[in-house]
Amino acid sequence: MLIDLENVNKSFDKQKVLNNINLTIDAGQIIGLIGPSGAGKTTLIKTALGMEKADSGVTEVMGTPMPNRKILGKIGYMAQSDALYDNLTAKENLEFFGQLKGLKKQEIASEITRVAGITALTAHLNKRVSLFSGGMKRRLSLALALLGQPKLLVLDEPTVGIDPALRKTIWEELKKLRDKGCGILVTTHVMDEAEQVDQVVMLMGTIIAQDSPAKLKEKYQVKSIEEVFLQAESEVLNNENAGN
Ligand SMILES: Nc1ncnc2c1ncn2[C@@H]1O[C@H](COP(=O)(O)OP(=O)(O)OP(=O)(O)O)[C@@H](O)[C@H]1O
Repeated sequence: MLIDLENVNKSFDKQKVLNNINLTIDAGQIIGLIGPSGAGKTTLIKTALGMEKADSGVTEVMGTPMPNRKILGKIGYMAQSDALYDNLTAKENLEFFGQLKGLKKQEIASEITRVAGITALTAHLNKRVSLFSGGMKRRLSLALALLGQPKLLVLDEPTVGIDPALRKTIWEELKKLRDKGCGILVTTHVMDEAEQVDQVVMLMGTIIAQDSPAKLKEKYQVKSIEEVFLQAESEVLNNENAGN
């Protein structure tokens, strides 16, 4: 098991953000986390990785309770905000990160070629990040997460600000990595992307629905994940209004 969350609860002050979350991520699986803004997606990711401390419950990655620095080094994590060195070039950012990850010099060179290809940054490697557009920064953040071929990828909105054509290439790559045994947890607002995952997890503080896109559509008798989402969301809101 790559990620194991059991009965995880997390509040900020008096606001309960994660309510009894149970979720596992295995090798060879893409899990898509969707939910309205403020649903707790980023908090779930950060809690799973030990960047936020759960109030209660089990948070393990690769069988190890988090936080754990060594395990963090084995994860390809892409945060929602880009953590890049603006004064360095893209290549220098990648080299620095590769060293942090403990990759060998030769390996770093070949990995940079590989991840720059996937994220269409090959022609921009020697450009300073301060000159990058928002979308290019997202792509570089993704390239950093892919460096060293980690067994677990955790990607928080990886395709925001990325053109449709490249978005498609990136999803093809994620599927290839999945087929090679990588486990991927990805958040998205794009329903078309949610159609492509192995399991959709709909979050609204609690997990309100979880299954393959096909099974969810069958269960809700609709044609798209977007409709599943709208129905599941309105059921929750109706229940809340009814005081349940
Ligand atoms: N460090 C924090 N301190 C206080 N409140 C926080 C903190 N981090 C998140 N929250 C609150 O927790 C709730 C969930 O936030 P979170 O970022 O996890 O949502 P999200 O589903 O990722 O949203 P989005 O789709 O907009 O990124 C929000 O109400 C947010 O204001």
